[in-house]
Amino acid sequence: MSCRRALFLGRFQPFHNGHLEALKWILEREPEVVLAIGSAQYSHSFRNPFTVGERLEMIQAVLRAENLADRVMVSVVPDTDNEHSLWVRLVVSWSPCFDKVYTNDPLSQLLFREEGFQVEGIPFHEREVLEGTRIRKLMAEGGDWEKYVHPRVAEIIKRIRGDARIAELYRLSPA
Ligand SMILES: Nc1ncnc2c1ncn2[C@@H]1O[C@H](COP(=O)(O)OP(=O)(O)OP(=O)(O)O)[C@@H](O)[C@H]1O
Ligand SMILES: NC(=O)c1ccc[n+]([C@@H]2O[C@H](COP(=O)(O)O)[C@@H](O)[C@H]2O)c1
Repeated sequence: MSCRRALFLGRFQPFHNGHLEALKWILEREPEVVLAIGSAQYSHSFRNPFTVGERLEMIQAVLRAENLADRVMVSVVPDTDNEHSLWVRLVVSWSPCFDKVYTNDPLSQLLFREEGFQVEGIPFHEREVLEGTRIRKLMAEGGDWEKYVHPRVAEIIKRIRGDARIAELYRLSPA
């Protein structure tokens, strides 16, 4: 039976304006969305600087500010690394019911299709600037990153000194 809900998957390190545009685009097509925060167990690296709790806080703040909270549920899913056959089952059991998946990650697309899910890509919005890696680099270098995230996200990052954390992590290991 269909639950008429779509999964939007990502690491959201941090949740930026490209993710918000993607979410709004999906909500034009689907009645409800499960936003799944992946790689939940990772933090404090340049690629994954924020904890899952910090990412959850950023996303909830944006959902409330944009009046999207009544149509979006958030779930949290750890990576199983190379145990790919377990991962889709983990996403399913740790998330509210969904029957369609939106992601541009080719491996996630493959894994969900193999399990029988309908999978769709998401059109990129201003990808030349709205890319997590680029925004984290701007933070590491003291550049102007704030305009690429929602004001509520910027507030949280500044409160937790996330930009200073990323600068330090980049200095330790820029990969
Ligand atoms: N500017 C954007 N417009 C539309 N979709 C986007 C944009 N940026 C990311 N996405 C999509 O959102 C999902 C989650 O992305 P993810 O958390 O990996 O962010 P990212 O910007 O690609 O970050 P990173 O550079 O850290 O990998 C992916 O399917 C990704 O393709
Ligand atoms: N076996 C696994 O752990 C596995 C496989 C494919 C994707 N994933 C996760 O799915 C998410 C995909 O989101 P991104 O678009 O941010 O890459 C990431 O968190 C990625 O680690 C995990």
